[in-house]
Amino acid sequence: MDFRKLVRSFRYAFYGMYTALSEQNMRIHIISAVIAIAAGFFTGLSNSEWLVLILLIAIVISTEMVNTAIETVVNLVSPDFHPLAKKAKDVAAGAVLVFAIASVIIGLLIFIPKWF
Ligand SMILES: Nc1ncnc2c1ncn2[C@@H]1O[C@H](COP(=O)(O)OP(=O)(O)OP(=O)(O)O)[C@@H](O)[C@H]1O
Repeated sequence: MDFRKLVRSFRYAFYGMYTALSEQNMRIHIISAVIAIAAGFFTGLSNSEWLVLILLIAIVISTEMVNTAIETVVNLVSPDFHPLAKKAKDVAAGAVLVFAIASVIIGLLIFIPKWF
């Protein structure tokens, strides 16, 4: 196993996480995640509820990062308007939205019975 190559791969992956933070949507996801985690601490969640919450946060953030990667490649290969570029960007953004909506619903299903 090439240990130096492995370390380099991790360094690039961490740089990718740092780069993604410059996106406005990513900042919104991070702020939402911090609010959800704080609400979890104040409300008191079971182990399985924490598991679901952390999984949702990780998937939303990962999906947003894949969306950013797709947007970046589309900008590279199609800087001018093209209907296929539009389709790729809109479908990728839609994928994030689907999971974000599902996450809000699941979050409310976890928190609302504890609050009321
Ligand atoms: N090259 C293109 N060809 C066709 N439509 C495009 C193209 N680039 C962007 N669009 C359309 O404009 C919308 C906004 O794209 P834009 O890249 O400005 O913002 P975005 O996709 O929200 O990314 P960012 O987070 O960088 O603002 C896209 O969702 C898509 O509908």
